[in-house]
Formats: sequence, structure tokens, C-alpha cells
Amino acid sequence: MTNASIRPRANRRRRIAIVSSIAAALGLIFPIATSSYYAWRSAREAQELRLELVASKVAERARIALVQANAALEGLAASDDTPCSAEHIALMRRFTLNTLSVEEIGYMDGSQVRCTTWADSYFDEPARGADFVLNGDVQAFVGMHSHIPGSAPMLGLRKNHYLVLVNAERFTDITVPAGVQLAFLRSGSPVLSHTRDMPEDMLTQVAGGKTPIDEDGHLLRKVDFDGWSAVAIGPSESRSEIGLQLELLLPVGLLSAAIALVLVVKLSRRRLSPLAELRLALRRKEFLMHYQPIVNLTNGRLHGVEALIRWQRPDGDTVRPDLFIPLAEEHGVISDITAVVFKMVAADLRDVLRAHPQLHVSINLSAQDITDPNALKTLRAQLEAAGIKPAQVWLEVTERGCVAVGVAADSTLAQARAAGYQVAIDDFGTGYCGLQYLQKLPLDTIKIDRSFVQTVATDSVTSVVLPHIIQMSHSLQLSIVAEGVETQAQADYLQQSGVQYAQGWLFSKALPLHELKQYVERDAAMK
Ligand SMILES: Nc1nc2c(ncn2[C@@H]2O[C@@H]3COP(=O)(O)O[C@H]4[C@@H](O)[C@H](n5cnc6c(=O)[nH]c(N)nc65)O[C@@H]4COP(=O)(O)O[C@H]3[C@H]2O)c(=O)[nH]1
Repeated sequence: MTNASIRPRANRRRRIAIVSSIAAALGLIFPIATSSYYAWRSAREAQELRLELVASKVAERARIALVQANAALEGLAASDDTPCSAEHIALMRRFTLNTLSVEEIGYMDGSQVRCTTWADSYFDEPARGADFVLNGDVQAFVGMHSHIPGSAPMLGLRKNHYLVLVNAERFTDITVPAGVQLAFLRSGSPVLSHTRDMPEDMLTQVAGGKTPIDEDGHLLRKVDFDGWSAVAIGPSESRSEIGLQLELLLPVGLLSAAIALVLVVKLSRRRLSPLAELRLALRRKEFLMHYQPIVNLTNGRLHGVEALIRWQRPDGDTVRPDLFIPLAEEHGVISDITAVVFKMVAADLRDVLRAHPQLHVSINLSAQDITDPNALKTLRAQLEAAGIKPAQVWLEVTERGCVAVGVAADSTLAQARAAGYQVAIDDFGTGYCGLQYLQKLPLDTIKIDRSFVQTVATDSVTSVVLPHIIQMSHSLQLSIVAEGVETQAQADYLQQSGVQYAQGWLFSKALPLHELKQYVERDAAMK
């Protein structure tokens, strides 16, 4: 078995490094880009709102002016003064002065202007037909002029004999934010009114019903009513506005980036940890079982096997269980490993154990397994499915494990024995477990730790302990398995001291399943 460490392999480390770098870069870029985008969006939305607001203002002004002009036309129609009499002209003047949007009123006879508000001056009558008709009976003429030379283009509205001139320029004559242009029009008719410095091409586009937005960095907002349109056009967003929004949003973006970075570092460290490797190995099913023969010292025949887990990494390296089992115990992963062991043992040994009922398999349990109420249930389910009798299964618990879980060990081990399993205490002698405590535990077998076996025929201080352990086990009527027997001298000594069973390299190392099966066949062939 090679002694591979539990570090992630180079290519996985590389993969984690690449993924982490990408995640870190995204973690940095994303919040900053998002806050910049939102700064731009908010600036744009603020501009859209501003344009909407001024367009609404224009629409409102125009709507009021048109309502007033209409009211003047209605009021004049109700007059029964003699047309163009002094009273009649005075009436027209009153209407002109009282109606803010109306600049001048004319009394028409057919297409002729007979008199106007200012009786001695006449505006030119419309030389052509109406540009459009409003409310079914009001003819509208675009581009008329009052009697004042060089006056602004007016909108003429005629109903029956009266024609009022409305100064449409007033609609767009409002204070606007820098760079904003306004226009007022009726679809299909020339632009009635627009801001003075509106570029010609923009005017043409607006008149053509086009929306000159975005491509040239402009936004357009339109407010429609009764077939009229008030249009506001402005730069899509201002740099200073974006800067302002960025000042608000960027700190949030930077904070999120910092949090994301810390998370990525933490996560990648966790993914690079031995525990993450262990969990990954469980998911990838990188575990298998080896089996070490336990022999009868009297005749050298096979008595049973100890199931020993192996972690085979994808590159062929094997990790020793005494490296990863403590890690699994420490982080609560051991019950998952034990469940995997139960499953693999049942699948591996079903044929061997059914064909050789005198053999048993010894399975290691950790302290947590002893307190886990599911452990025995899982084991029973696996064994029943494989047709293996509980009597052929030994459960090994370490002395340290029993001491650690205390009273719980008593009841679990008692339950296990009641269910037909044999219970062995593993690594005996290493766990400071007093005789008194040992007496209370429901045990069948003691496994003497390798460290004591190795003292046979040496001057080691601990060499005196071995005979005591053997003697104590005899007095408690426990069977004994000696672990780690490497020499014939050790085997001879143990046998002469009354130890019945042993395992160790003298007899066999832990074997993969197919080699164990050959071993079992050879043993069965021995007479
Ligand atoms: N130097 C020497 N060593 C010998 C000799 N004969 C056997 N060994 C080794 O001694 C260990 C015996 O197992 P353990 O005391 O139960 O000690 C086991 C056991 O505590 C734990 N372990 C192994 N498999 C499992 C398992 O499935 N579940 C749990 N919970 N623990 C396991 O890991 C420990 C180490 O297992 P392994 O590395 O397989 O090491 C095994 C075995 O390979 C020998 O003659 N000389």
C-alpha cells in the first residue's frame, strides 16, 4: 500500500485553482459591472423622466390653448352683433384679450377676411384648403401670420365665420434642461412648434414620425393627446449624472466584490481540504475492501478475516485508513464510510461466507457507530439481502472508542450480541481501559494490539504486559486474537501462552478479494 496523502491531486488542484480564479474574477467584475450598469440605467431613467416631464408640460400647454381657442370660437358663434360693426369688433377684441392663447380673430365671409380684432389691419386669409379638421367642424391652417409683419407662424382655427390665430410657438417656449429640444405636431402635418435651436435633421426626423434615439445618443419621449404629439428629445444620459449614480452605487459594488472574493477564497480552501477530498471520494466510490486472514494458531487453518478499508485514488495511489478514518471520525463522515463498508463486505463475501459457515468477517466500528442507532439496522439489511448470518460477523470496537462513548457502548454492544453478532475489543492494551470496565462490557473476544505482540522475546518494558493481558482474557473467558504477528517466534510464544487466533504478515497481509478467495480455496483444500 502506498502512503498517499489526502491532498487533492495536481490536476484537481489545477482545476480548483482555475475555477477559483474565474469565480474570483467574476466575483470582482460582476458587482462592479452591475453597479456601473445600474448607474448608467438610473442616469438614463432620470433623463427619460425629465424628458417625459417636459413633453407633458408642452402637451398640457397646447391642450389648454386649444380648449381656450375652441371656447372663443363657440362664444363668438353665439353673438348676434352685426358682423364687423363697432360692437362686433369690440366683442372680438374682448375675446382676444381674454383668451391668452389667441393672438387675433378674424370674421370671414367665404374665403375673404371681412374684419379682424384690430379692425384696420387684416391678416392674410388662408390661400389654400385646411391642413386638417378638428372635432369635425374646425378647420386648421398651419403657418398663418398675424397682421404684424414678421410675426411667428400661427395656427389658424376656423369655425363657420370666425378664424382665430393661436401662437403655437408658446407651446414649446418653456425652460428645459440643457441640450433638450421640444417639438409639437399633429401626425401627418408640418411641425407646429419647436425649440429655436433644434437641428434641421432632427426636425425632419420628428416631422417624418421617426424616433431619432439611441443611434446618435439621443432619447425621445412623446406625449400624445387627441391626435397631437408633444415631443422632447435629449442626450440619453449625462456624464455627471452617471458619475453621481456611480458615487452611490459603486461602494455597494465594491463591498459585494470584496464579499464575493472572501467567499471564493474560503470555498476554494474548503474544496482543497482533505475533508472535501474524502467527501468527493465517497461520491466517486473510490473505496474498496481488503481482507486479512485470521488463523487458528493450533493448526494454522483459516478462522476468519478482518475487513480493512482501502481508499484507492484515481491515479492508483492508496491512502492508509489510519490517515482518513480519524478525519472522517472528527468531521462526522464516519457513518457514511461504515455504511459503505457494510455494503461492500456483504457484496464481496456473500459467496465465501455462505460456502464456509465456519468462517467469519470482522468489521471495524468507530465510536460514533456505537452510538448511531441506524448502524445496526443498516448492517442487518445488508446481511439479510446477501444471505449472511449475523453469527458470521464480528464487530470490532476499539477500547478507546468504548471508553469515549461510555454507557452507550454497553447497550449497543449488548444489542449487537442479542442480534447474533460477536463483539471483539480491538487494539486492546492501548486504551487505558481498566479490568473493571472490561468486565462490564458484553464481549466475546479480545484483540491484542500489535505493539504488545512485538515485545515477544525482547527486553522491552511493556513485554511484561502481554502475559497479563492473556491471563486476564482467560479469566474473563474471552477468546483472544493477537494482531501484527510477524515472526514464527511470536506465533510460537502466543500459541504456548494459550492464544487461540492470530493475524499478521507471518500468515498473510490484507488481501484484495480475488486473492482472499484463492487463500480460502487453498485453506479448504488442506486436510
Ligand atoms: N506492521 C504490521 N501491520 C499489520 C500486520 N498485520 C496487520 N497489520 C495492519 O494492522 C492494522 C490492523 O487493523 P486495526 O488494528 O483494526 O486498525 C485499523 C482500523 O483501526 C482502521 N480501519 C481499517 N479499516 C477500517 C474500517 O473499515 N472501519 C473503521 N472504522 N476503521 C478501519 O485503520 C487501522 C489501520 O488499518 P490498516 O492500515 O489496514 O492496518 C491494519 C493491518 O494492515 C503486521 O504483521 N505488521
